[in-house]
Amino acid sequence: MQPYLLSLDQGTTSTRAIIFNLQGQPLARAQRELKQYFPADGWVEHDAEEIAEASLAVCREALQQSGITAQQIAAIGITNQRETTVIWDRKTGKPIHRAIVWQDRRTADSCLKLKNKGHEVRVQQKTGLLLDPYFSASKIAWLLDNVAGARARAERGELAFGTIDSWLIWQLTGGKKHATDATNAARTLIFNIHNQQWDEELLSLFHIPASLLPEVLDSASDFGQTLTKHFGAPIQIGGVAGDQQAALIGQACFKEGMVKSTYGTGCFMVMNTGDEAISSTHRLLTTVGYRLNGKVTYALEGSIFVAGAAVQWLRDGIQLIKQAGDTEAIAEETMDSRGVYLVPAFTGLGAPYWDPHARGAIFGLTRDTGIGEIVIAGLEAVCFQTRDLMEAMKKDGAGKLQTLRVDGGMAVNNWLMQALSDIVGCRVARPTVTETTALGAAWLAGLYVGKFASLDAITELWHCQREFSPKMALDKREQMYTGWLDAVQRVTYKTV
Ligand SMILES: Nc1ncnc2c1ncn2[C@@H]1O[C@H](COP(=O)(O)OP(=O)(O)O)[C@@H](O)[C@H]1O
Ligand SMILES: O=P(O)(O)OC[C@H](O)CO
Repeated sequence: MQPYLLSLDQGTTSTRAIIFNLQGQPLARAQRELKQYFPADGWVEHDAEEIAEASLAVCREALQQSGITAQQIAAIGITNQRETTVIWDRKTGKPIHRAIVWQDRRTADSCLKLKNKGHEVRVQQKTGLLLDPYFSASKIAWLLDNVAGARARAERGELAFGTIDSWLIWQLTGGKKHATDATNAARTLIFNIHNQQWDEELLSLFHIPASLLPEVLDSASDFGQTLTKHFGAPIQIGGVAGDQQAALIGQACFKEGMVKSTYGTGCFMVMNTGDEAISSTHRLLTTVGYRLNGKVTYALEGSIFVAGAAVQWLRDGIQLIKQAGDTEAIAEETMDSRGVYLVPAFTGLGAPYWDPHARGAIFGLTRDTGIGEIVIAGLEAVCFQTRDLMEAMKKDGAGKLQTLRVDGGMAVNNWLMQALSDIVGCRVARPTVTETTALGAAWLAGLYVGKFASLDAITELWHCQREFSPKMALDKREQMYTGWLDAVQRVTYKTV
């Protein structure tokens, strides 16, 4: 009897393992913070070996804590921060450099050059993405060009590339499997999301040798078995998905038009668009929601780089609050931002503006502005940015959004969830399990080993913990949003 699923969630700031039962209830959880390296302005790196060690450690800890043995785990699901790029030596398994993180902007100029040469349309047609340093391709090229000898070693087939999922699969299986899933491949900028193949034209555009690439599998598939030495017995790796797609699955958004939004460090809003890869004309991303039994379900995604990170800045940067959770009581007491707007463009603006040069600002300060108004402005920025994404989705042909399923660290904040419902103008539903990313990976693993007959069986297991409905008067909502658009206009270096 194997009644449990182990989920490994390797995120930008931490690595966690959660053991779920087959009803989707979390039974044990272990977590480790991840060291962030900022070697130059706009550069962000992680130590891939630290990631591998922490991943093993949290899995072991969760097993120990719960008293559950490896033999009782039906399968492991892996979900990960996406786009982050690792290149390692196939013989030694050692990375040739620290991992370049998705937030890293070092390749902004090389992307701009390609854009100026008119390549973006073709890249977007094939990948659903934009020519932005966010994605893996320009990071791979940077590593090959800047690590001594790397390009020659890559040409000789000695190196392997992977996003964090591939890196972990390689480590867990002792190098037996070099694979990724279609959701992660879809974020590299060298994967054609229509024919589901690595794309030769794009590989040559970015000067990337095909020998580096992992095999692309369905999201519920045979990703190999963990080595016995890791957990005392081998465990099947059966599910893999990028974290935002895993959250889509964990939120059971299996029908066309269903939308989830995850509020962690950044915010990622993802809509299931079914069989159709909707090509956005409003600078959203078209991506793979999941691929099961060879069938692709597409999604439309809006990525915002700063959501909870703005709260971290209020806490650590300007020290207005002691803990992230304090924002709820402060906002309840203050009630209104009184015309103050905080645009958290600390690393530029993501969707739908895509302006790497924009920088943050606070507007509307008066003599009676206090900490409360600035805290509210920080929380409301998350709501306004969600509205930006929703407006873009609407323009791209999505119907009126009825319900937004929310998760992530910020979703526990009741004041924020009500403000979100008010500003976006739709219902906001928070599930009983807000660790939906980890849950989604567990569902995929369970699907692969036959613990669930279909996605319908998983849908039955999603439960709403609390729903928020819009209460704000329409004219106030629109007036506030107009103020936000004006504030964004003022920080935007170059609007598209
Ligand atoms: N009660 C809260 N109110 C507002 N923001 C919060 C609250 N609790 C946590 N956060 C923010 O949520 C983020 C953590 O969420 P999490 O989902 O763990 O992020 P990630 O997976 O990106 O590391 C942090 O940026 C933190 O500032
Ligand atoms: O690790 P998170 O939760 O901040 O998510 C990172 C995203 O996958 C980046 O695209």
